[in-house]
Amino acid sequence: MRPLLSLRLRRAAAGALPRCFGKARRGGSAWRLSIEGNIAVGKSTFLRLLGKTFPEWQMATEPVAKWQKVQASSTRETSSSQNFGNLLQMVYQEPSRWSYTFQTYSCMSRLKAQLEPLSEKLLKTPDPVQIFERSVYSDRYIFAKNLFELGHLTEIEWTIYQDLHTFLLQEFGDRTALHGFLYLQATPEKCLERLHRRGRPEEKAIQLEYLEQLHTQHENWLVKKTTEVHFENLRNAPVFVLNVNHDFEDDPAEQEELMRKVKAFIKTL
Ligand SMILES: Nc1ncnc2c1ncn2[C@@H]1O[C@H](COP(=O)(O)OP(=O)(O)OP(=O)(O)O)[C@@H](O)[C@H]1O
Ligand SMILES: Nc1nc(=O)c2ncn([C@H]3C[C@H](O)[C@@H](CO)O3)c2[nH]1
Repeated sequence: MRPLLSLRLRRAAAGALPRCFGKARRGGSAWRLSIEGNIAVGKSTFLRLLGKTFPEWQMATEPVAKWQKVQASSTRETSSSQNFGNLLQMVYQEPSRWSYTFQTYSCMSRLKAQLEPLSEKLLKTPDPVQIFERSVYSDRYIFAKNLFELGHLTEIEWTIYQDLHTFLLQEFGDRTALHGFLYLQATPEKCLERLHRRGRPEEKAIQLEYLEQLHTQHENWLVKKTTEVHFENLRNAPVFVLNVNHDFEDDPAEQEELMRKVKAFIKTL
């Protein structure tokens, strides 16, 4: 994959200064960011708030429903009505059996989302921004890595997954590149509290320990930068950390402040 720097330089060559947010539309591209964070930290909630505040932006939610009801992709000849099962439930119930299957499927669904073309509406906006809920990068550097370290992915599965991941991302080049990350950070205890409040049936057995492990993976990748990453653009991508321990759902002033911070971050890209 070409480094993000070259994307910036190409923008600059096309007349848009890299730090100038207002000129991102040149070349038909948008600023592309991913929201990262632990399970139930509030990514979907945050994404909805961004959607309300910036209705012109394009949002891509995590395709959880697809994982809960796996179907064959429809072709002209077949319709995709057959349900092959709830892969999210399967991976939580029998992680050693289903982790490899889950990670290849989640990675593919995230890749598809990151390759979606810009909508007509977004193309008409002066400051186009695309936000993804998690990314092909968290698939590998948070979840798959953690499952390998827990022993749920074998050496051979982890090797094949990484090989496939690197190959796909190199093949698609800049099309999967992101300009930055919004890291929603909260304590694992707060995430567990929100997870219980949400009550997704598949997550019933999740223990604090699992959220602590995922928290450490996020910190190592996005804050301490000790996780070994394999893409130049990723190494250089800016990370904006937002502390969301505070319950902002009923606090308009806090919401406004968070939205202002996101907009300001994008202006620095
Ligand atoms: N800042 C917040 N204050 C209070 N409650 C919140 C906050 N953010 C999210 N919640 C609540 O926490 C629960 C989980 O939030 P949400 O579904 O947005 O998490 P998520 O990060 O998208 O989860 P997942 O990792 O499973 O995709 C929901 O019930 C939501 O209403
Ligand atoms: N094993 C595994 N690998 C992933 O890449 C991954 N991405 C998300 N999830 C789980 C977290 C929430 O329960 C639920 C919704 O985020 O799906 C994952 N689980």
